[in-house]
Amino acid sequence: MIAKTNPEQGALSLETGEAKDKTLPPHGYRAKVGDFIYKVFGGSEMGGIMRIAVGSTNPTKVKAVENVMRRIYGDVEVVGVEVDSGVSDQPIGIEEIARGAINRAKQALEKTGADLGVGIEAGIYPFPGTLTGYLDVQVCAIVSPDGVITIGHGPGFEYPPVVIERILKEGVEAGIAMGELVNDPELKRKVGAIGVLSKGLLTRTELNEIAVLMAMIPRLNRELFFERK
Ligand SMILES: O=P(O)(O)OP(=O)(O)OP(=O)(O)OC[C@H]1O[C@@H](n2cnc3c(O)ncnc32)[C@H](O)[C@@H]1O
Ligand SMILES: [Mg+2]
Repeated sequence: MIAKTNPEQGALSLETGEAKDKTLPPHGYRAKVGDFIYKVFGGSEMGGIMRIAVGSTNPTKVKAVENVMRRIYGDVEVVGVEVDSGVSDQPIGIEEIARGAINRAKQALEKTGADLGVGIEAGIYPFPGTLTGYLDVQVCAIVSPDGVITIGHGPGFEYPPVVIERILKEGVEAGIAMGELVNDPELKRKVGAIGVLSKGLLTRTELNEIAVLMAMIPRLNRELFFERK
């Protein structure tokens, strides 16, 4: 789970919430990390705050992007835009999920001319040894105007067998099937299926936050990924 930080305290924190490094001057550190990324991935060339577009209006995705990006870049402007994922409502298989995430990220960027486009797509994919044969995963793709795409995904978890059966036999979306199970059609836009299944220990926003942070890894380590000699 991504530790929550006070945005005022800034940015890319190496803290876990428990082991908070109080020796770092928060603002100085944010400035340092922020400047570094700013130069590399360019917030706005003109100065200004980083503008980030998310290819979804699902609040669990938009909020997750905002929470992570604020910790990395400081002030950010995050907007959710409706896009066509180009994949089915219930993606099955890692390839389809990844395609959806990339499509969403590219369209979000194209539609808005933002500094970064972010796509999050979730779905199930076959996983050996599981009770149902599948894990659910949130995949995040981030695209910058230079065309670079970075990808990461969140933790995997199992849906109850009845949900997997409905997906496979009836083509029902997992989020919808879970919503029906607990009588909340809006479930997937709130704590989500994972909120229910984890007994409130993890929300879908937090799940998405992890995926977003993982997709930022190459961008946080430019010298290791993009400047190899
Ligand atoms: O409006 P969009 O952006 O489409 O949001 P969505 O909730 O429909 O989300 P996706 O299309 O990315 O993915 C749908 C799949 O997400 C998975 N999913 C739904 N609710 C979830 C939850 O609470 N936690 C994790 N995964 C979930 C499940 O596999 C769904 O079929
Ligand atoms: Mg969807």
